[in-house]
Amino acid sequence: MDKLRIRGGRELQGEVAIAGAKNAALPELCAALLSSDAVTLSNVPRLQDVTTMLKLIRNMGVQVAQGEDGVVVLDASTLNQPEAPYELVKTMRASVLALGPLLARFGQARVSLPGGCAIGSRPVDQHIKGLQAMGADIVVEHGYIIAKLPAGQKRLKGARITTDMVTVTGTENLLMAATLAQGETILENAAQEPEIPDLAELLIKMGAKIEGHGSSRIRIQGVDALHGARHAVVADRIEAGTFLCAVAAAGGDVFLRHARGDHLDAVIEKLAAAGARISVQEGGVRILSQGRLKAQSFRTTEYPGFPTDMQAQFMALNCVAQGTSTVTETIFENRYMHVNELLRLGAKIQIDGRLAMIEGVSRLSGATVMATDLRASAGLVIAGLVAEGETIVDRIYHLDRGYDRMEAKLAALGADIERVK
Ligand SMILES: CC(=O)N[C@H]1[C@@H](OP(=O)(O)OP(=O)(O)OC[C@H]2O[C@@H](n3ccc(=O)[nH]c3=O)[C@H](O)[C@@H]2O)O[C@H](CO)[C@@H](O)[C@@H]1O
Ligand SMILES: C=C(OP(=O)(O)O)C(=O)O
Repeated sequence: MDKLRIRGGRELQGEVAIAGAKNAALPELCAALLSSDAVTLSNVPRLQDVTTMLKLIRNMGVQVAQGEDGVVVLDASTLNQPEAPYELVKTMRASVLALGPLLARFGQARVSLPGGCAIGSRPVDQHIKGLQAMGADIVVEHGYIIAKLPAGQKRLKGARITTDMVTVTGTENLLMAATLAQGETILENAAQEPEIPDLAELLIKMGAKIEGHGSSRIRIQGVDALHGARHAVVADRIEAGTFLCAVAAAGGDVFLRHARGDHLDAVIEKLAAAGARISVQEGGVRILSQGRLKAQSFRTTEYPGFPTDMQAQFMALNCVAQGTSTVTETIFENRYMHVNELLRLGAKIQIDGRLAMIEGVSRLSGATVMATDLRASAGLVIAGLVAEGETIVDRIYHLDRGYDRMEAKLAALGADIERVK
């Protein structure tokens, strides 16, 4: 099993290219299921989750051509098996994004329930409730969501849907389903994460009629069919935020090419308050960080608030910053799995339910730590970059799920980091 070996204490200097967003690429690959014409995506990141999603889509009978350059062409005219089996879904929750498109185009779908994961129970009841409001008959049997249209009904029906909470993949599933429904769908309490307008832009290029994407109310007029399109996946704001936190903690001067500063306001505001100098420029974001920064308290909330996917990385920074801080995780009930590992490196953190209290220390000391989920792994890598001596981050298959060669990018910036078997 691969591990990362990091020898801490080096500043980061230079330029890093930010890849396409995992959380935009995954729904956009599923959007290709809505059409019998070819959909071409560029800037698709090289990640394990993308590989898993392509395996899932190929398994449905879709023809997929993947280039070395991040271009993926999907031809779903040959799709003959509208289902997502457990073996493929269990390693990636985003597989549930196949449900809406399959049901909308074929009138039936069989998708395994994703199950819980390290960060929380993560039910998909809102996806199911929304599709039921659009007229689908859905039962959950033997671990599968089995959805179909009532006899004689050819299409989903537009509906007004208000989800009980803001859900990112829930909004995406319902948005994709609504593009082919009969009549108008209004999604109230919709998620506003930048990946949603990016998905909507692809769907519009495919012929969908959508308004209000990027706001909490999305209005969709269903059309009879969608056609092929080309689309470039938006830059990954979480990968960019991770590199910003790494530079803030380790010190240095780095330009993040392609990073979208306008998608990172909440994180940039906190980093600036901590003492990092950040400038949002044409084509990217530059960060300059010198000396020990000041710890910052924050609370994770839906976009445009502070992203839960940046919580572990910013917590790692707070561990070595000056002063005490509090972190409140409001999105997932169990997203502090990195805390025990950070303690092994000498961090001072106390957890009380959803609240973490962090007392900044002047030094961490390297040790072997275990990654438990994707962003927890990224937080541990950042801690390793500043810890004295050697840190081994074990189980980095979690990291590979969502980062495009993170260790190679950090090494190119001057970090002493390598992948070992
Ligand atoms: C592939 C992808 O884009 N993943 C992102 C997506 O996950 P994901 O879309 O799974 O997260 P949601 O926005 O749906 O979850 C938000 C909260 O709502 C709850 N909930 C959600 C749906 C539902 O039917 N019932 C329910 O109770 C969840 O358990 C969680 O507590 O948004 C999260 C929140 O920004 C990010 O951390 C993930 O990186
Ligand atoms: C939690 C995440 O991803 P997923 O929803 O795919 O598990 C993440 O990207 O941090």
